[in-house]
Amino acid sequence: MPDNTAHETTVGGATTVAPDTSDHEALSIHVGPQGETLLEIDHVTLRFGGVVALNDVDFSIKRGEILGLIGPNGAGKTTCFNVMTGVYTPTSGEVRFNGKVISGTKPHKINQLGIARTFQNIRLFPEMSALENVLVGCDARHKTSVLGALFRAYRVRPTEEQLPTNPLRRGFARVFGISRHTMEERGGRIKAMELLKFVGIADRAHELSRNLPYGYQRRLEIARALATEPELLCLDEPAAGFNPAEKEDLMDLIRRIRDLGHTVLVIEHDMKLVLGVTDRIIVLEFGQKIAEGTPDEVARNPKVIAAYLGEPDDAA
Ligand SMILES: Nc1ncnc2c1ncn2[C@@H]1O[C@H](COP(=O)(O)OP(=O)(O)OP(=O)(O)O)[C@@H](O)[C@H]1O
Repeated sequence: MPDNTAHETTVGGATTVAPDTSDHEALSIHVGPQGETLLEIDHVTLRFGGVVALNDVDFSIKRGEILGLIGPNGAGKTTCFNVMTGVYTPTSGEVRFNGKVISGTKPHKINQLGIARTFQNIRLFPEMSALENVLVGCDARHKTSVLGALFRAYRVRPTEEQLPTNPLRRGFARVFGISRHTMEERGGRIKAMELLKFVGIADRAHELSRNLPYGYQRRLEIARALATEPELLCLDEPAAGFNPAEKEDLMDLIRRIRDLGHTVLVIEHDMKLVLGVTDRIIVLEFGQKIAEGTPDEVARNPKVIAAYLGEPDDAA
């Protein structure tokens, strides 16, 4: 289970005890009205030469929901993620996010607009600590430019709590303020630590990510994606390789992510997890949408049953 106990950690060079904020209020994001359309996949087709990976796929995601995207191997689920996150441009059709066309936009721009993802195969920075991996995500939200960071040009007035403890520095900061870059860095470290606590891996914040157990690495990927404060978080097979207890924890984590204000899209093969955690499910087969509905509706849909189990002999 996530570890919400207080941890001794190093923040900004000084050893402090991170507060036990189990409600994680500070991580909540502020978004528009729940239930409004957030993302639209509008009649998207994507061809790779002769292969039609997506064939006129059409669905939308509403703000605040947990949507499942399922289908047999090769159905087009990951390709769908890749179209939404700017890796591929659709052959026809378009993707809209918050009403704005994003198909054809570069992945980092789409991330800035508010979509983040994790990958089927974990992609962390192996030689960085867990905390540093999350800091990379936090940096994506910083406003200071490289020149601004180098020359510490833009200064902000700190609150009493933000003032340094050293009396000399304290006096200086009172008069001249603190550079925005420094403030962003400090804020980033606090937020990164909070995110590690939120996903339950803060006890190994300072270990190299390559040395972390598999389950920790998976959750670290989620923390790093959350650090970019995405309105939409896309999880590609987050439960791959998990045991039943870890899957239960993951379901709990996905619900808590939604409770922070994020909308969640999850690709997952584990039907128990998908049926247990999602509000709605889209089913793809051979690049086409074959069903859409609540978990109950989808589980009873004959087309879905056939896609997963194969047509019974007497149905022909
Ligand atoms: N870059 C590519 N070039 C050519 N074909 C591709 C490419 N990417 C995906 N495909 C093909 O598109 C189809 C859909 O693949 P995709 O990976 O999206 O399926 P999936 O539903 O995510 O499958 P899985 O559950 O096995 O991950 C497959 O036939 C795949 O071989």
